[in-house]
Amino acid sequence: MEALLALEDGRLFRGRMFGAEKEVTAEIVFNTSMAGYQEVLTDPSYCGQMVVMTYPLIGNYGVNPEDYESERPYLSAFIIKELSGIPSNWRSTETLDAFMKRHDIVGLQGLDTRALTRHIREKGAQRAVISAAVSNPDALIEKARQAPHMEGRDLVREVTCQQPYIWEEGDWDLRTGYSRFETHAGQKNYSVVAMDLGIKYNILRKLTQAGCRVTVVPATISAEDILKFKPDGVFLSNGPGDPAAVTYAVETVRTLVGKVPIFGICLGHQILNLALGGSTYKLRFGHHGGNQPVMDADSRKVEITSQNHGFAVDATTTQPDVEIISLNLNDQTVEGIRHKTLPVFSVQYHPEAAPGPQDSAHLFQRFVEMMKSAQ
Ligand SMILES: NC(=O)CC[C@H](N)C(=O)O
Repeated sequence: MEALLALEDGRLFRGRMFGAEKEVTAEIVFNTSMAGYQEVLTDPSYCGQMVVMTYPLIGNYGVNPEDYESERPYLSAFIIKELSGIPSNWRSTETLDAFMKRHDIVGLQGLDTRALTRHIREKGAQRAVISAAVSNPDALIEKARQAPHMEGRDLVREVTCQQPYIWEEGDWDLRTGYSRFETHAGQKNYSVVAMDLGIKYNILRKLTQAGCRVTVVPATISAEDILKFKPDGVFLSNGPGDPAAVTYAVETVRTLVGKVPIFGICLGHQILNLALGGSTYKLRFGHHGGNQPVMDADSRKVEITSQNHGFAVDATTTQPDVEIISLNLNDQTVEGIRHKTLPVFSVQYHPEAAPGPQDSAHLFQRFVEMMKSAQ
């Protein structure tokens, strides 16, 4: 079906719908990952957004039951140059089109995604509408302008789990598939409570692989209830929306600081920073892709990282007891913080990859070492 993409600044793109065919409104962002579209689709951090993939051919290896990063896609729409007509992979069980229809996610293809990306880079992420009402572009532009801004939106409540659960799946192996949590004689396992702000499964797999026994809990849980699990450490996950709007999680983390070792990723990093008295702000178009260079302030070593965020930690407001431990080499934004005296640290990027480079996978080990020293 022919469809229009209308941006709030008045720019229009014509394409064809696939997946679910209905009208949607959301913030539009672009992702530069060259592979891993299934992981992008199922990353809950994209709730409230439509994603443009810069890689031109998408869907060519289908969708499989193993590469989910959450139980379903939470994003509003997926925009691509060309949908592959001949998906082929030994693990594939359905086409991207069928997957998106099944989950009621709108797809748009056949538009100039390069021009669209350049436009977003220049003008910034903005609100947009996809609709089959192609004869009424002005009304669609107006609709985009009426949509809610990402600033101030708490989307964590839409993606967090309802009940605590235990996670026991580890890394994937070509011959044996996913491993399970195991205890080995002589090896200490650490008990970790993971606050689910929209958690990606691969974070849980990496924690399991590092020897942690993980209990995932809803984002609305109180600090007292977290401490009842007697955790060796608390993990703060990635997630959608504006960190400053998730005030209840900020409060919880503020109470936990100093009582238990803490590690945060992405939204978890931003929330930790807010709990430590800093602030966050919205970037122009954010970082979404697998090629972001991050330099560690101590070693001056650079890692290429996977990222997906629109907000960032404001370096000018970090408190005296908080140290910035890494910076993005493209735009000098904050990539990591730690408390100067307490066992608490976080990163803006994604050491779990899925998709993307795995240069920073060692950070899960750093969290384990932190828990070990705190015993
Ligand atoms: N992946 C994430 O955790 C994203 C964090 C936050 N929603 C942002 O856009 O910055």
